[in-house]
Amino acid sequence: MASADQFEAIREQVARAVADQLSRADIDWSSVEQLVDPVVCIEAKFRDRSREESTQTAAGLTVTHVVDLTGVVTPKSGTPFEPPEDITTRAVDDVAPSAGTILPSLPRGSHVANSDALRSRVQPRSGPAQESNSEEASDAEDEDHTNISRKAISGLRPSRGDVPLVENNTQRQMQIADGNFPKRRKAESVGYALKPSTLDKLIVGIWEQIHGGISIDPQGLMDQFMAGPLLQGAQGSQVGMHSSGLTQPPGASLFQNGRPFNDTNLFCRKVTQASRTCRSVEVIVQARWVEYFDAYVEHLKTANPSTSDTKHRKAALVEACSDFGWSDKELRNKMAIWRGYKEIKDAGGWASLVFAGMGIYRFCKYRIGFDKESMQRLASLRPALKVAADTTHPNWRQLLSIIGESPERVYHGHPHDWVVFPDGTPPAPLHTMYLQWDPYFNFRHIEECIIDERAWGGDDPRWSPPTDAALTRISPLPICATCSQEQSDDLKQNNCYCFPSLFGSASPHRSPVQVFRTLNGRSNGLLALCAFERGAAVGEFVGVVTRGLQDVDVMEGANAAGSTTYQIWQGRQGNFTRFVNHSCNANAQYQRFAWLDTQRVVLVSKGIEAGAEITVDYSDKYWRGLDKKCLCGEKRCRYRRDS
Ligand SMILES: C[S@@+](CC[C@H](N)C(=O)[O-])C[C@H]1O[C@@H](n2cnc3c(N)ncnc32)[C@H](O)[C@@H]1O
Repeated sequence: MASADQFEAIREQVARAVADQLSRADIDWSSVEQLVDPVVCIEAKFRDRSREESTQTAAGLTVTHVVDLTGVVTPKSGTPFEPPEDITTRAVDDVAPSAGTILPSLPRGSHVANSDALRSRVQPRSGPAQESNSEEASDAEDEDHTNISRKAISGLRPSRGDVPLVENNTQRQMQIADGNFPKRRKAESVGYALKPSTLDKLIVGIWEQIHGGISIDPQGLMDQFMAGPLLQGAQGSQVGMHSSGLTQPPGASLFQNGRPFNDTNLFCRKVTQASRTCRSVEVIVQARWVEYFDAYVEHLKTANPSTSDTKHRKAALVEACSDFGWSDKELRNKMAIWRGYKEIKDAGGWASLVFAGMGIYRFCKYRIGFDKESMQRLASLRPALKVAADTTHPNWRQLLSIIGESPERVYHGHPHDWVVFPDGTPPAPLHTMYLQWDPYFNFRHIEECIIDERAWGGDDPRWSPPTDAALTRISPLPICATCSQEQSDDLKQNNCYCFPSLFGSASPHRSPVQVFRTLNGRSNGLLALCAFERGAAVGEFVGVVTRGLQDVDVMEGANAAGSTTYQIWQGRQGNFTRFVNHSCNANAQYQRFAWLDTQRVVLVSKGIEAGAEITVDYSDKYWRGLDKKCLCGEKRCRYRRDS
């Protein structure tokens, strides 16, 4: 007769297998579209067929598995369903990249994978609750996480209406189709080839956490508990909060100067951040504990080699149970999950654990997609994760002190000062990759265009004076030419959300992209770490706004009125858009967009999957002026120039 533990293990495994199969199966769920909140409930009973007369199920051996189909049956519109393809890359010699960037002139004038929606539960018919509070909380948070992963990166959304496209009218510029986006095509994964397995969802979650608003800062955690009262009332008295937390909201009159509300926001934010940091500490300690457990078993073996391994493990478990104050079953259950944390750490490094977010508990509980291939993909991302974590969250490694790991940062500077390699080779400093063509090469990362004062004095040539119609309007605010809403840098007044990740809303997060080394001779390129919905901005094309440059790659532009032409040069200063390569089947394009009467150029997604290289079509004119072969690898490549 199997023991209760063995029954438990079987229950878990069957539930995992069901969830795994459902996430992989190609099921047409459209026939259940009429259900408002569709779930599929699968029950497995274990019986003894030799005793058919008995309809009794073996005690405790029932697995109930509830799968939420909401996101599967009613996918978000505009989200691509196609899984990314694998792309085989050709090894050819590296091509020297252009000194700057060749870009167009301005005219003068969801993947929703079925597995996303799986919210599985193993429901034992009896027995105590098994999760600690924090892990139960993780379950709840994980449902949030599951929902979040159905969307693209937060803050990214399709633009409203038809934003005018940058057109081509000079030599060496990109091809931009007239009208709106061309028909959606299957996205390609050239970089890390993330597939829609559940572990890949975890990986995308890690990138989202790194590039999102969280702050993993041990100092902030300490400050939170040492600082004492955080809120002072409008009249200097304490309002809404004791040193130990928030009390009932104060009366409406106390909100008059706005402070209590803002202070409460900050307080709540700090506690949320602190709690998130605690969760990271929890998982890294638990992963490290598993290592200690294994080492202790090894020690017992060495000390007493004649005793069986099973007995050594049992002895270690008994000791641990007594120290934790848990039953053998509780500890085994937790250990199974914590072992998952350790496996993720072994593959993706400590950064992958720290930034995995609350959802990691569920991933490790059901281990969906924990196959060798997925783990290898995570392992190949390890250096890239380190670069992103070190450069975006300089203090994150201090958390590792608690487990005796070095708190020293490995990668300093700007995230795009490093070039990562999809095969896991250690990252290289960006400038070193260009020294062979330019021994003095350096590149400064800037967030906004810089106006070349020698060329323009104090004026911004991208600006157009308001039209007569604008001057007679009641509202003093500029109106967006795309959505006809008022634009303002004052977030309370702004109503234009065409590109909210760039203009008019509070989204200071870095775009989840990384400079990577292409494997087929195009030097460096730009990788999407998360999906970008069709129509979402990846970033603004920024560089030095100048004029009169020749024989270097520039974006030529004109203000909306067409009265002034200028060039944007990214040769020495710019942002990640400088590394966008050409493809004859591009997944992004440049669009003109006027913000506060100033012309901007925005790199806009045509539907980019996580793990795909971001590309634009440089245009016929660009290739006509260039003595190079196109290495985009597309079947219908127009500039392969095989002869
Ligand atoms: C804007 S830069 C792009 C970033 C560049 N790959 C780098 O590493 O700096 C443009 C240059 O990249 C290279 N390039 C971009 N797309 C290419 C393609 N499809 N085939 C061959 N070379 C390409 C060419 O050298 C081109 O002049």
